Amino acid sequence: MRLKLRGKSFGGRAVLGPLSLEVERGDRVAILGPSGIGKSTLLRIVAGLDPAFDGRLTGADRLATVFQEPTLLPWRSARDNIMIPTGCDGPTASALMDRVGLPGREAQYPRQLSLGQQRRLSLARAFAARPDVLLMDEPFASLDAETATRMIDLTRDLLDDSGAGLLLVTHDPQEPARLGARALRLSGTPAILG
Ligand SMILES: Nc1ncnc2c1ncn2[C@@H]1O[C@H](COP(=O)(O)OP(=O)(O)OP(=O)(O)O)[C@@H](O)[C@H]1O
Repeated sequence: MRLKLRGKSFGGRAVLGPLSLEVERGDRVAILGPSGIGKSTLLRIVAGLDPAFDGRLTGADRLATVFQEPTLLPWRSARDNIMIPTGCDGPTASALMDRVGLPGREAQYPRQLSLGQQRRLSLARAFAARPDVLLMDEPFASLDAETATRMIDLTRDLLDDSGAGLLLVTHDPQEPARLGARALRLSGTPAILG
């Protein structure tokens, strides 16, 4: 995916300034910056969730997004939460659930899983979509240190195995190195990448 942004405003207030961003399979890029600078806004533009920007987004890549909230379907089993949005088959869903440390939990509902388990289920769902580029918005925030470390290691391993690219937004300056990602920083008003 390739973004050439001239600017992004909300109600006449310029949030993002001119910037270019390119992430292909195998690339890992992390966007750092303080709260409110525009990280999520940038990710939402890349994800195609906010078409109201001045600029151009190109690339026919397959994208998958992991948000801080696991965004699971509450009335569907864990396995259905992987299979329905991605169209993958049952054995693939089960293999990914094993991989993220949820073996044998296929029939359980999201409410029966802890927050850390729900996050791992949403990670399994993202990789079931076989993305060229994985988009992640603060996916390791508000987890205890041990759970966050496990999920970071798991994400790195799944990226290694799949060859997917990564675009991560985070305010944690340690996460890029732990994921082998190049760090870029959003700063200024409107914010640009440095
Ligand atoms: N839908 C919206 N309507 C109006 N303003 C918005 C909207 N979404 C975001 N903003 C504003 O744009 C700015 C950037 O917000 P954004 O959520 O992208 O920041 P962020 O860097 O991701 O912050 P955080 O780290 O706290 O999540 C903020 O000033 C926010 O209030």
